[in-house]
Amino acid sequence: MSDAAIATADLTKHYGRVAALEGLDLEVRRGEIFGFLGPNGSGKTTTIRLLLGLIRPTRGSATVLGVPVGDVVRSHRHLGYVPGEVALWPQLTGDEVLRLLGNVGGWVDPGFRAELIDRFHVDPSERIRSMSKGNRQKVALVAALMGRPDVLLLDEPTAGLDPLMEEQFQVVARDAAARGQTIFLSSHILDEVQDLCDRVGILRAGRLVEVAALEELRRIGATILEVVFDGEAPALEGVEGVAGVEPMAGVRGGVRITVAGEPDALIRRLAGHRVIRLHTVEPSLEEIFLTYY
Ligand SMILES: Nc1ncnc2c1ncn2[C@@H]1O[C@H](COP(=O)(O)OP(=O)(O)OP(=O)(O)O)[C@@H](O)[C@H]1O
Repeated sequence: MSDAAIATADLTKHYGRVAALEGLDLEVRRGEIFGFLGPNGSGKTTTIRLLLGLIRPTRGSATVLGVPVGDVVRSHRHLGYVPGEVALWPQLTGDEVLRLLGNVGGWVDPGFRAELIDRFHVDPSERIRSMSKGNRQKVALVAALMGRPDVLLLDEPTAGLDPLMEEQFQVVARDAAARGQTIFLSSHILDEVQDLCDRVGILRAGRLVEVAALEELRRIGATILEVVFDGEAPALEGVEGVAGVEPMAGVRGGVRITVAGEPDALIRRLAGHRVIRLHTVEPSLEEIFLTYY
């Protein structure tokens, strides 16, 4: 029996010829916030559905706090879940949904539920049917969090949230982890998880290609800088951390610089020139893969 919050061994799911997930070996520690990153279709949702026991693996196994995920009656005593596509009863109000799910899920701390409703600005009297996508997602988040489950499986939990609510989510997630709860959250946006997660796993076409701690992630995390100089752009190739330089089309003195790791040496070099515009662009996951591999 594993002491990990989540442990998978050779976990694999094939749909016909499509390998949605291939040979996943992963251990998530108790109290950890683990980010599960990958582009669309890389197998994040498949992994979460396997952990929930909603689908059966083609091969391999997984446990939640030592309980095999196929034993759903026992495993779900420890689990909270927010799906990527929230489906709730449209005719019920937020409050009715939370009461119903509270009864199904077991123990709920009413004071904590009220705090969550407040934090996420949920209007409990509104019917689900008339709520926006983001507001429905917030109800699902409150429902998953209110019973303080040992392990939370969150599929792109902040996808529909505005920045303020995303911040609230981060506060609540950190509190939960500090209490010893484990959070497994999927995302296709590096930026969204890098401030929150202790470690991230990077999934590509069904395979885990990297598990990295935050410091390593900074090394992986490429930054793209668009700089416009007053006059000709200086030569920047060879400056420490600079992975690529290309001219910006149609902008005199403009270059697009890809920096892998710390931008310190580049900034020192830039300081010797007159810079009239500077803009940072967050790279996509694909761009990070390209820089890193
Ligand atoms: N029920 C299914 N039948 C057939 N193929 C499926 C099924 N579910 C998922 N797949 C395929 O498995 C692969 C992984 O899908 P999955 O939904 O796990 O990706 P994802 O990383 O969650 O993507 P997204 O970010 O778009 O939600 C995709 O190629 C998808 O088309």
